[in-house]
Amino acid sequence: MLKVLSYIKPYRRSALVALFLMLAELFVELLHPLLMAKIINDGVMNRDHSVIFVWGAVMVLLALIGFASGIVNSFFAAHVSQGFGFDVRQKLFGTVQSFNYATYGRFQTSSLITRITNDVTQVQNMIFMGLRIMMRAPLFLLGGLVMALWVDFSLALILALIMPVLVLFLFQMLKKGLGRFRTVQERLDHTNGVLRENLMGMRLIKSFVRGAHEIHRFSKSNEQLRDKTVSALRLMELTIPVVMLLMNVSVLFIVWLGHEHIMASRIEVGDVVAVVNYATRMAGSLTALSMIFTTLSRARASAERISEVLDAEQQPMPASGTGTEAENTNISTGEVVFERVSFTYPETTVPVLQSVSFQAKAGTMVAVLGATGSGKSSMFQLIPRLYEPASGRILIDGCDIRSLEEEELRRCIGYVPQQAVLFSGTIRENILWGKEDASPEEIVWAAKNAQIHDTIMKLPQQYETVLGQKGVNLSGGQKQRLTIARALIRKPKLLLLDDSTSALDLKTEAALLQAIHRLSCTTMIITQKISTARSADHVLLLEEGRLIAQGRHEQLLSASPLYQAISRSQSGEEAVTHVRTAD
Ligand SMILES: Nc1ncnc2c1ncn2[C@@H]1O[C@H](COP(=O)(O)OP(=O)(O)OP(=O)(O)O)[C@@H](O)[C@H]1O
Repeated sequence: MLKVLSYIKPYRRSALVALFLMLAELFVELLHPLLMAKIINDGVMNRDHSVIFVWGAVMVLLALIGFASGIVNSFFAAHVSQGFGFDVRQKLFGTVQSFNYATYGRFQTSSLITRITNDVTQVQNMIFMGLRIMMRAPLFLLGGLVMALWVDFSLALILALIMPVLVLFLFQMLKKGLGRFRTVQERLDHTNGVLRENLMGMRLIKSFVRGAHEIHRFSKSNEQLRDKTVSALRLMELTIPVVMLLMNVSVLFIVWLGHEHIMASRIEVGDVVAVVNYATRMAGSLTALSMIFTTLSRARASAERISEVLDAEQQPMPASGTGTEAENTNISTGEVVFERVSFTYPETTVPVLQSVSFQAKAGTMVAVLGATGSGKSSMFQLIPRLYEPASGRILIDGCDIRSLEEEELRRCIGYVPQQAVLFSGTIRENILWGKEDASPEEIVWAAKNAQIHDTIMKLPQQYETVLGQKGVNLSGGQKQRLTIARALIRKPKLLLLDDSTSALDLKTEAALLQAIHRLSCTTMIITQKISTARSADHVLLLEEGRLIAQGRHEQLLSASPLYQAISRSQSGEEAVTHVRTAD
């Protein structure tokens, strides 16, 4: 909690002003019963109108000061809490951006969204409340008790006895509430997760007519969220009636004892009224305190979840190069060498790649084939260091990638992931995403090479066409080519295409591969198509994480039974027979 609250530092002046104004309000509140006692004892009982008017005017003036202090306090409290929320959200977002893949995998996406939004709001609310009333309630309890004891010790003793019991009770409730509110936030994560999946898969849900199933799934999660929230709030709400009951019994005792004292002329009426007044105001403060404790419980649970993200330990990355080393390293050809690389995903035990060695020579195209789950995408993810190999080395242009500055390494790579990810905005903006300062000519150049320029020009708004969420208004093949254009505009030395041409027809794919060939960057392409492998300079064949064959298409066709089987399944026996005869 303290760590999260340290983000209040830049606003400490405003926070201090808010606290000072809160103290002014408190001071006015504490004086009121005293003034009332004076008016009753000296004014009402003695029928002295001047006392009533003078002290009545003082009471009104103080009330106005309290009122003004309250309003200005709200302004400052809002400034501090909103500023705090803004900064923490920024910090969390930046931290998530800096996560490596392994750390990112530890948090669910929906949970990260809840933490950055709802959890921050909970702490933000607590800060606002803190500066408005959180301090005032306990301070009034203390101040009110001291003042009541000063007015009449024997009457206020009842309050002094009951107060510690109530405060202890409230602390117990705070402790219990913490666990329950943590569960509420976890249920919120889950509901957000279901919602997110549902909205993202809307087309699939409609085409599979799974709407009813999804509504049921959402309402189950929603019900759990409601039940857990109700259970947490019920616990906290139980506190108010208990507090009020005990306080009202105390007030009755004070009234009864006060009556006895008045009859025995040991006390004046005004003093009894003042102690009763302090008692009822303290009851109000205790009610506020139990509400504060609800906010505090919730905020503490949220602050812990925020800290988990801020403190998330990044998986140790083997030494990255310093800036100077990176400057010395000149990645010019994008040649890739894998030397006995093995890899296992963090928090799993089954190796995904086992002792993979190959060379993707500078300026050549290497096709990677293998059954689904054989480790092709995992292999690609090791190159920009999204994950680290368990053993072995990966070299680019002869340099171990661990000795390169991460950004430097990634800047020379054009990575097109399996799933085309587009952002809301125009086509132009999406291509520019690959290189912010690219000129209009460069945009057209990239689009032409990615074989998407003609398609774009046929659209009414051409490059200014606004894409729907995740590019819904484009076909699968168009999306793929747009993501390729985004990678090409960087003029990468090494282009990694993870099954990014799967939705293209053979003619378009051939034109794309030819264009890429002309760019003379090193290209690695994951593909399921033998036709693509045929046009590559080198083919890698993976099976269950092992590189079982490599060479030119013709070599694999004659030497690898698996490659032959893939080829047969795509083009019939003839191709195999043809090569065997030629051999
Ligand atoms: N983030 C992850 N955490 C743990 N295991 C993973 C993760 N991603 C993939 N795997 C596992 O690693 C193995 C290789 O997956 P990978 O995605 O590299 O295969 P692939 O050959 O690219 O498959 P496809 O052609 O279907 O994309 C699979 O068994 C998969 O279950």
